Amino acid sequence: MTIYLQMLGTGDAFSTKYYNNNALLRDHGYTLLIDCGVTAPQAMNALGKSFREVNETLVTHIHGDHIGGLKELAHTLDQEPASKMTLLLAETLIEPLWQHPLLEPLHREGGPRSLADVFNVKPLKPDTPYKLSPSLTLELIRTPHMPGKASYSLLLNECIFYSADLTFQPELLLHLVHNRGVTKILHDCQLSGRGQVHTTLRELMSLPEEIRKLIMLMHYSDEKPKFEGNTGEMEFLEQQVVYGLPDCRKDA
Ligand SMILES: O=c1ccn([C@@H]2O[C@@H]3COP(=O)(O)O[C@H]3[C@H]2O)c(=O)[nH]1
Ligand SMILES: [Zn+2]
Ligand SMILES: [Zn+2]
Repeated sequence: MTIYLQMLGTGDAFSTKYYNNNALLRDHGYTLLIDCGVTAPQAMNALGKSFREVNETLVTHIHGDHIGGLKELAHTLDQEPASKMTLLLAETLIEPLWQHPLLEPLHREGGPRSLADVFNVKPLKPDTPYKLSPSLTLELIRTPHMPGKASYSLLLNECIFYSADLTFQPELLLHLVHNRGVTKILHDCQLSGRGQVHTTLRELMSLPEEIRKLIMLMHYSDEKPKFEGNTGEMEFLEQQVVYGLPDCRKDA
């Protein structure tokens, strides 16, 4: 069964043209929001959507362009009694998320004392598949981004790799394709400059053709138009466009 991906945004943290790199994944009546950055409320609005349509929200790591919209999301749902959003995230992210300054407005006097008071928190273990809906499974893979900061990329339906922001990991990509059956790679991409915390286009271009042709680029800067046609086999993912993704689970 096909699942559907719609990026709310495909921009990096500093983009003024593209919303934050957050996504909606749909399987029939179920909708997963992958990351909820500062621009997520505005991006949902641009699509004529409401957070009420989202069943669960997953957080890959604690940066403003991935979590900065959670306060507004919680606030939207707060209007309706007994409708806490389910938050899926690695156990290691729970406390850092609650302590993040962007969530501080939720720490009201006499108000919630933990993330679990605001969200229905579901801790996920890395390297463990979870079935989220009839045609959607998800596994967290811890990947390097910034030193000392836990960050988790996603393996969807056993064959789609969705990168959280990560530094260049050629061995991981080869392993995923050769040993885990990955057939599509949605990868963050820093178009120019040195990649200190992200993977650069130059690095992705150095991968073998068999890997490059599986890659679609996301989390890019406003310079993107200049790079169109100069990314080899790798296409840019476009925000707001709906993409059908394969379901290659063995039991699908
Ligand atoms: O000059 C700089 C470089 C980076 N940063 C932060 O580092 C983060 C790296 O991951 P990200 O792309 O999700 O978001 C970025 C920003 O939050 C910054 O604030 N100023
Ligand atoms: Zn980011
Ligand atoms: Zn980041």
